Amino acid sequence: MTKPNKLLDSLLKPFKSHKKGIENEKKDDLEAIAAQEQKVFSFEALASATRYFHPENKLGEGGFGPVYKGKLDDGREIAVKKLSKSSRQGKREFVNEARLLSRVQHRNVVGLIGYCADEGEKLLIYEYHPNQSLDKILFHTNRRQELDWQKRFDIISGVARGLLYLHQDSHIMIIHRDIKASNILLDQKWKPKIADFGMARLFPEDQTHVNTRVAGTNGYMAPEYMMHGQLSLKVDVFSFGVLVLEIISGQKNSSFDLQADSRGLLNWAWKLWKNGRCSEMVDMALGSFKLVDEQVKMCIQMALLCVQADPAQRPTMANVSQMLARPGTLAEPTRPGYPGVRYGRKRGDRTSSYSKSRSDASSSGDPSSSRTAVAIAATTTTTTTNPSSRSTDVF
Ligand SMILES: Nc1ncnc2c1ncn2[C@@H]1O[C@H](COP(=O)(O)OP(=O)(O)OP(=O)(O)O)[C@@H](O)[C@H]1O
Repeated sequence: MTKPNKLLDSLLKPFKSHKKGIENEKKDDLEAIAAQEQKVFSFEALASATRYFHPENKLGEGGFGPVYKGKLDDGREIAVKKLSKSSRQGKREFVNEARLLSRVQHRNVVGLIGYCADEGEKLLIYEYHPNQSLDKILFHTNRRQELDWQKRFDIISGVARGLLYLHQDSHIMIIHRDIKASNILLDQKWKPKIADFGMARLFPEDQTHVNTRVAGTNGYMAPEYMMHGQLSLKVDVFSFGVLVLEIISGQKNSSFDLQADSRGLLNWAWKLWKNGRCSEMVDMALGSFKLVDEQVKMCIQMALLCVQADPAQRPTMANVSQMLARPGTLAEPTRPGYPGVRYGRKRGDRTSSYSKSRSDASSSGDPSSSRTAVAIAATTTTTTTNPSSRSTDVF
């Protein structure tokens, strides 16, 4: 086992020349993380668990580097994320992921088993989820049939619950910032787990939004965030709306080309919904399954509300959870937002019909909540990305 102090030192190395206050806070966090000694693994233990990072054990590769399947001596199956030396996401995100994941626990959030910062290597160890990530099934012609409507609906509901927890129910308020199909893992019972917290942010509770450097994935980023770096909980709500439309249609927003003139999946979905042709949106792979028409329609309408151009018109995740649990009459969505879109708001119309009519404070940062408020240092550099790449960010 690696000594906690050694782990801490090597995790903190990339930060040493940066802002002191933030560093101390990070250090405290990491000390707390490292204090849970059972979470610290030696490189040798992980090498042996993954058959020395055998190519056959490789599950895939993301922005951090390769991910390997492994088995610990106690029989637990694990996924090991190995920070590659040339990682485009970098060490900060690695530590960010370790910090945040070690502070949250929910059945719809991936569990972090431990980490390793040994022999110059940095690795994160997660619970292994045999169905891997949603994108591998949803966008795979030969596999999407495995997802019947009930499974898709359960995945939508599970992700909503996980996000509600991050936004409102955990003791810290977290914006994930990168909700997308490849960051939703599926366990053996197809229960979804939100993963990849490298870009997540703790959110100051007394603010509606902060301005920050943009980091996310094209096709999922809310327009106000992508264009102006305005980060709020509603940024996750927008990405969730995109994800729901993808789950229903089996179409990937970033490469949507069904109709060249339709300005993407969101606009296509909105046009079909407006013209009462929702059924045309549903993934053909669902053809042979029994559909619950009203439920599908409700999910499309809810998703369209989530992707409204004006963040104030989007529901909160608490609203979304209510819609999923007890569907009633939903508001009428207007044309969805996309980068470059302008939205008008009537005088005095600062809040959505949801936050006016229902008791949910999370759209405004829930200042009355007793959870820990943690300030973040925001930077203002803006970058955009190609469909698969992302930019890194600094706390
Ligand atoms: N806990 C896990 N259980 C099973 N498979 C996993 C687990 N974590 C990651 N994977 C698989 O490993 C692959 C790489 O995951 P990773 O999170 O590093 O990247 P990504 O989300 O695909 O891309 P990016 O980092 O650019 O967002 C994914 O395809 C995923 O299916």
